[in-house]
Amino acid sequence: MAQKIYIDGEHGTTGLQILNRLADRKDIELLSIPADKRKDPDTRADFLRAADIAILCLPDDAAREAVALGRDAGTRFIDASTAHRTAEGWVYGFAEMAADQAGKIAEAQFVANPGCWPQGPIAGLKPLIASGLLPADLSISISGISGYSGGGKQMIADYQAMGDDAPAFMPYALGLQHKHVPEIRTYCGLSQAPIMQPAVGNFAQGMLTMVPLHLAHLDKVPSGSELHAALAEHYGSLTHSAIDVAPFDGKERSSDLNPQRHNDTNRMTLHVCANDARGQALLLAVYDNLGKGASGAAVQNLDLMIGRSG
Ligand SMILES: NC(=O)C1=CN([C@@H]2O[C@H](COP(=O)(O)OP(=O)(O)OC[C@H]3O[C@@H](n4cnc5c(N)ncnc54)[C@H](OP(=O)(O)O)[C@@H]3O)[C@@H](O)[C@H]2O)C=CC1
Ligand SMILES: CC(=O)N[C@@H](CCC(=O)OP(=O)(O)O)C(=O)O
Repeated sequence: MAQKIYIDGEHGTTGLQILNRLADRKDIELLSIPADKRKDPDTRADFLRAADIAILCLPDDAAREAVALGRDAGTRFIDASTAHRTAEGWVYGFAEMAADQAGKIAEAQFVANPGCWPQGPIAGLKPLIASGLLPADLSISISGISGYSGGGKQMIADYQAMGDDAPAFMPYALGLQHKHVPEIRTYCGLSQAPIMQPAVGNFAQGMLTMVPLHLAHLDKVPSGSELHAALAEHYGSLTHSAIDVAPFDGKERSSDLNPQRHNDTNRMTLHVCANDARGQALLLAVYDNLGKGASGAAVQNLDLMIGRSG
């Protein structure tokens, strides 16, 4: 029987993207709340309890409320918000981050969809720390650029109103308290909080994350090709992966690193750059903040939870 799927927040940026990705699917039944009732708790409770799986595309407080409304009915959840990413009892919905993660997602009642920013840094760092090439106590700084759709409906409206007057590159989270720090630290297994210094660009969609690495002080300094080989082995060993690792040839072109390169897909490409003589390396990730960064990952998790492969 077709699984009943309810998207709470289907009119928002992430919800609409998920709806579009699921629109032609015959193997699921989409439950859709009337627009004028979308914030009515009683109506939402009915939909949340009728669904086999509810996908939450809401602000954090509304996501917590949705779980409280539906959990005792046995509804399974995929939460795209930040509310449950490091919460007890929730499985982190980043299928490629470890060999056994897809299996955990498939079995879970509660899946926290990862944040858009964390996925690139975690994709680069976690396998390298797990393999012992990088130590867990390494000092990590993360930067990059996101399209303005990362800020949801309000930021989209703000940028569209500014048009060509919008800044091409705008650093933010300058208090160094970005909301994604806890999940990056937790899932990479870092012993100290990374610095997360994001920026938003004057384009709607797409993302590039950068993690520069100082390695010269390590007892055993990994070369760029060793870092690359470990990532290629990890992602090459997975049965299903939306992540590929670019060749380690120092020939990255601007088209490869265009943040918009993977827009409207669920793909991510990792790049390793290095200066071995200085013991320095750089991990780059290119993906769509609304694709692999949000709705693509949510659909990937949904497919794992309903047993639909690849
Ligand atoms: N945009 C992105 O790149 C990413 C976003 N996310 C996360 O996904 C979630 C949604 O973000 P995004 O789609 O960008 O945000 P939007 O602001 O675009 O959409 C949020 C939606 O939630 C609805 N909503 C708000 N409060 C309630 C409520 N109490 N009950 C029911 N519906 C409600 C809003 O309705 P209304 O329109 O009427 O206000 C709106 O449609 C956030 O938690 C965000 O952190 C995750 C990864 C990336
Ligand atoms: C450009 C921009 O503002 N991006 C948002 C991240 C997008 C988002 O909503 O975060 P999640 O992926 O965790 O849900 C921010 O940095 O707060």
